[in-house]
Amino acid sequence: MGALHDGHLSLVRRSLAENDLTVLSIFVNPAQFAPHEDLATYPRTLPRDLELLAQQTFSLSGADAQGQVQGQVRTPSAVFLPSVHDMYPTGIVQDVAQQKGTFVEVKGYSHQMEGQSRPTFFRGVATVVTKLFNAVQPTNAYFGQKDIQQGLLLRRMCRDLLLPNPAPERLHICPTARDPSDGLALSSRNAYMSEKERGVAGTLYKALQAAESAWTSGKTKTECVASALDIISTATARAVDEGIEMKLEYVELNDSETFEVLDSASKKDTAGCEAVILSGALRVGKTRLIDNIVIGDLNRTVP
Ligand SMILES: Nc1ncnc2c1ncn2[C@@H]1O[C@H](COP(=O)(O)OP(=O)(O)OP(=O)(O)O)[C@@H](O)[C@H]1O
Ligand SMILES: CC(C)(CO)[C@@H](O)C(=O)[O-]
Ligand code: BAL
Repeated sequence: MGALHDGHLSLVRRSLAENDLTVLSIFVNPAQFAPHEDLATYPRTLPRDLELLAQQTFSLSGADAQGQVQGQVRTPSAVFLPSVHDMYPTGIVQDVAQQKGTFVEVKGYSHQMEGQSRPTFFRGVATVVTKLFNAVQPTNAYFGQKDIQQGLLLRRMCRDLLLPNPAPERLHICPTARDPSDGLALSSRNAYMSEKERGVAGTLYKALQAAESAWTSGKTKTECVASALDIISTATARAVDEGIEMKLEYVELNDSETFEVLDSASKKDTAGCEAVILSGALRVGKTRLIDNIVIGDLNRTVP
């Protein structure tokens, strides 16, 4: 959706390294914003985005399997900048009840985790990504782990809709790029934060890391969540003293295949799924931060 940061650029670099042609889209998709969300104020920095993209290069260091010339430099081939009318020829309003036209829903997988906080979000995402995939027909597609449910749900969508491209296993979920100072996941919305708010924004990742180490040391789901909540409540009290509003939406452990919440007594040896998703959403001032840690082998998770 633009306002590019190094998380986005890491996806571009991965694509450049693995493909002859790299196409990316920048489109702030109205359908995935609820009427009360930040569509109007979402950061739009197109000239800078295009400059950053022009700087992304990948040098082939040797002949590859196709015998490509050594020293060849790849850069992004195209940036797709559709208008709202291009993407929604029938028109689009944010109130789902008033919408007309064709929409894609991934039923049974869109109401948990992020979908619980944002009930129409994945409908908007699945719809626009279907259109983007139809327009570009990518062999490989690259998404960020920061939006883990989105990536897994889109893999399932590709499979369910028999999309010719990308094949579900060619929808790659790439590591979350973080600020090295405190591990905050890079996000375009981080720009909303004041300096003071940015100072406490690392709390979410710290809390998830505490829950992760509780889980790997054999604690129950409830104990893991409690260890994250401990960190968040201490940080929240400190933030309030500094005049910063901080409010946890959720921290939870979910099955990576069904997205359902794990039972309270589950432990790493009893969870019954190949990978669990430890995720959370925290509001710092007006900014909604999300993050997650996947524990286990996501590649063994069937879409
Ligand atoms: N920190 C990150 N590391 C890796 N990939 C990321 C990161 N942040 C976003 N992405 C990925 O970049 C793609 C485009 O995401 P999007 O434009 O919504 O960026 P964003 O920074 O996540 O924005 P927002 O603040 O609205 O969540 C998605 O696949 C998303 O998962
Ligand atoms: C997948 C996406 C591009 C759809 O607008 C968006 O949700 C995002 O950038 O994560
Ligand atoms: N990366 C998620 C896009 C959104 O929050 O709308």
